[in-house]
Amino acid sequence: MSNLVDTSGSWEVLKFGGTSVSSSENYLKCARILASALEGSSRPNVCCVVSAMGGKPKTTDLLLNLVAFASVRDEKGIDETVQIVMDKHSKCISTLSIPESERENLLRLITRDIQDIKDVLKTVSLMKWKPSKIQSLVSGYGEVWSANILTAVMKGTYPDGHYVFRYLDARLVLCVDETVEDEQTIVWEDSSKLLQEYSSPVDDCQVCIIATGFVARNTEGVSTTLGRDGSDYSASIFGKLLSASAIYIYTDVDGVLSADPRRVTGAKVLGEVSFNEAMELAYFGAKVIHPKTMQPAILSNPPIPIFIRNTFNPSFRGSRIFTSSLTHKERDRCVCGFASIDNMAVVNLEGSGMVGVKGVSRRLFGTLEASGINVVLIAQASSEHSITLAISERDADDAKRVLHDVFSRELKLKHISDITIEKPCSIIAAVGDGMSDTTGVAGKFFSALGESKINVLTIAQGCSERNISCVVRGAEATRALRAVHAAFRLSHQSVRVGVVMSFEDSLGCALLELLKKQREKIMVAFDIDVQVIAVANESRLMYTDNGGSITKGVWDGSGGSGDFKEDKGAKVYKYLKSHVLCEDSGYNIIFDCTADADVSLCHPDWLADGIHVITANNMGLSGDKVLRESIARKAYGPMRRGGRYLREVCVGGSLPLGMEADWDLERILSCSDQALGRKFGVSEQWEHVKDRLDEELAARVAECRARKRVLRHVSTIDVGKGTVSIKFVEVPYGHVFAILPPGNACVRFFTQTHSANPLVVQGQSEGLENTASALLAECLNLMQGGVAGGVFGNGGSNTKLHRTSTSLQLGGKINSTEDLRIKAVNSFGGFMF
Ligand SMILES: Nc1ncnc2c1ncn2[C@@H]1O[C@H](COP(=O)(O)OP(=O)(O)O)[C@@H](O)[C@H]1O
Ligand SMILES: N[C@@H](CC(=O)OP(=O)(O)O)C(=O)O
Repeated sequence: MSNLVDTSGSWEVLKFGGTSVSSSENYLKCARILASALEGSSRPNVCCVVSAMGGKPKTTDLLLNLVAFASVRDEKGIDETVQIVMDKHSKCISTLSIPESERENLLRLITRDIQDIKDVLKTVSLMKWKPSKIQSLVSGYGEVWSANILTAVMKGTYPDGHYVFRYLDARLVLCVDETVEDEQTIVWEDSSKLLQEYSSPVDDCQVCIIATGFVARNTEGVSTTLGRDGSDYSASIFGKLLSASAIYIYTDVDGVLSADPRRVTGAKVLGEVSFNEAMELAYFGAKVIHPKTMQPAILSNPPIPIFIRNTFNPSFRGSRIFTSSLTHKERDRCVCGFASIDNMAVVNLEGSGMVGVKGVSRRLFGTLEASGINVVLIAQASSEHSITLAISERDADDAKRVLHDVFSRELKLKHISDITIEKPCSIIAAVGDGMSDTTGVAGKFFSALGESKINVLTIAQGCSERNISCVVRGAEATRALRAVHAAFRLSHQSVRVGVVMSFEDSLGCALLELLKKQREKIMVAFDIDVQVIAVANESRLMYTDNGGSITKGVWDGSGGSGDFKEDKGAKVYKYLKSHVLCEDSGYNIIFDCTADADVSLCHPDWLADGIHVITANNMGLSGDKVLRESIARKAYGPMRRGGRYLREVCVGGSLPLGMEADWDLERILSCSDQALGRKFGVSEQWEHVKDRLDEELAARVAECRARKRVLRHVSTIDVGKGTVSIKFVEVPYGHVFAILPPGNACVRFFTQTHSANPLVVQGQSEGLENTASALLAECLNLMQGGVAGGVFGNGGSNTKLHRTSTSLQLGGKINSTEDLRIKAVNSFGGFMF
């Protein structure tokens, strides 16, 4: 369709949303932007579309509330709301730098309109009913006042003869056909004719129309609106009518962002977005632009680019929404952003009697349509055993009622086992033109949700493959958005960290220093921001609201600065959880740097809340069996949603290796429990057997020495047989286990290619820095999804060895029974040393 108004000179359209016109200063900012558009090099004519005053509360919401109060005859509600509307506008007008007479005119206009509104409300009160036509009429007044205010500001500020400012009530020109229920079509020809009068050129002057957004007239000449947030749509309708060269939507953010910035910190401005991407993002809840806005711009010949810019940062280029191909080829990522629709409900129809039965879908959708219930998302299992729909939460009760009625027979006969409704839910959508040419997008999307322990209720993918969407529980929506956003590397993944210290603080402080030193590097290399939120020992707790790094000096008060404050009310590590835990964060982690049995008692509780526990404290797995079992029950498992329990530091130290084992660790641990207990006298009897064992051990060490051998503690894992043994082994002088330096550990791998001469990995496994870096390695591995499933995730170090080895042996030096005890305890912890 060709463009409609014959205009001499080019046109640009600017739209200021409610966020841009929320105060007198903001109207001035808009006026400056409008003036600089008029002063642009092509000296364009400008059509400026204005929304109602925003801020809290939004004018449009207040006006709709008035109708709602009237329909329940709430006089007090009406009076209070009228007062708020009046105060909001008069406060703004009284501080505008415009002539007094203009100020009076504006106040007179608003007072008169409010009187008209009150008259209309009387009818609503009498009828106790709020017809949609009356809601449209009343809710549109905000735009009328706002456009009048901006016209007054422009006329007052730029009075010279270069410009002609024309206020335009869009209800006089924008004509929509509403004869089909719930459908509006723009009547282009009529609107075009009506607009001529306002767009007509004036010699030597640029024309600036200041028009009301949101409002229009129907074919009967009655006031209507283009729907909530419809001013964007008004702007692009004007753009098409005027054959504008560009449409600029001014709002309070820097452009279209990769996600709602209020929910995903780190959301990025998208420089280029295609019309289709913008439509999908908007449809799935990206409030920055109304989904219909793109339509008139696409239909124009040539298509009109839409720019999203920030009223409060006008020099920033913002986002350009335009035709597709150019944009996504230049972008290196297939997904451009994520959006969500909240307050949804999921309706699920399930039953074996539905399989192959014709007409179920027709009756289902027909019934919902007849009840005016809009279906936003549909998923059907290919077995036809179940159909799942997403609808608005406010329609959920009606849907349940009408569906029970229409399928009452099938329910009685158990052909449909149940019609269930889950609410509140949110739809999470990934959008991007490049998705159709890229494999693995869905895999990455759903793994990210899985990693963040988000239960996906249903899935849908449009045939355009520009969108993958799924439904999650409402409470998990923000966490879901953050998880997928980070997974596609549109922002970094944040991890909230708490650190529990022992009283001497040594390992804890080494970890804090390391986290501070490495934070920037980790961010660059892995897109992970490790934010320390809280640090505690048994008598002190320090925390920060923002997350950052803390030095040893800040922690122990010896010097340095930072955002950390002391939580005076809660001084012990037990309260750490309340600071660390954040439902919306995908990763909440507590590092236990103590060797304290009391701290290990907190592990099950932390795990149950989904906090990942990375522990250098092996008391949890080596001490009381009840505690160990409780940890196993609460930690993440195939059927459990708890946090991961990462304790490799207790067993592998900082050796650069990790293992993935298929064995049932729980079973191994519970078998070895008694055997090892008997053998090494661990647990309660330790003190009783210590002296005897000391003597026995000293004798054995001496015997070995006489035979020119040394005694070593060796754990052997036979991968082929699936067995584990932990015993003393005599090795000759010169054996790799014999010459192990203090604080080192050694692993020998026997594989097919290393059967005679095993592959040997040896190195420092103790020391504060090493242990701290092993703790951090566990964290990074967890964040990158490298943790093996199972009751006790086994991640940590850098290299992963799958089942390449047929057996491996780990040797450790024994100097005293204390060493023995530690090694034995470690054997319990992870069956390695
Ligand atoms: N993907 C997104 N990109 C940019 N903003 C978004 C996105 N999703 C949601 N928003 C929100 O949209 C808001 C702007 O829309 P809105 O409040 O309707 O503005 P206006 O009043 O200017 O029309 C922003 O403040 C932002 O919080
Ligand atoms: N004022 C109307 C129309 C609109 O588009 O407003 P905004 O530009 O502030 O989203 C509304 O609140 O629905």
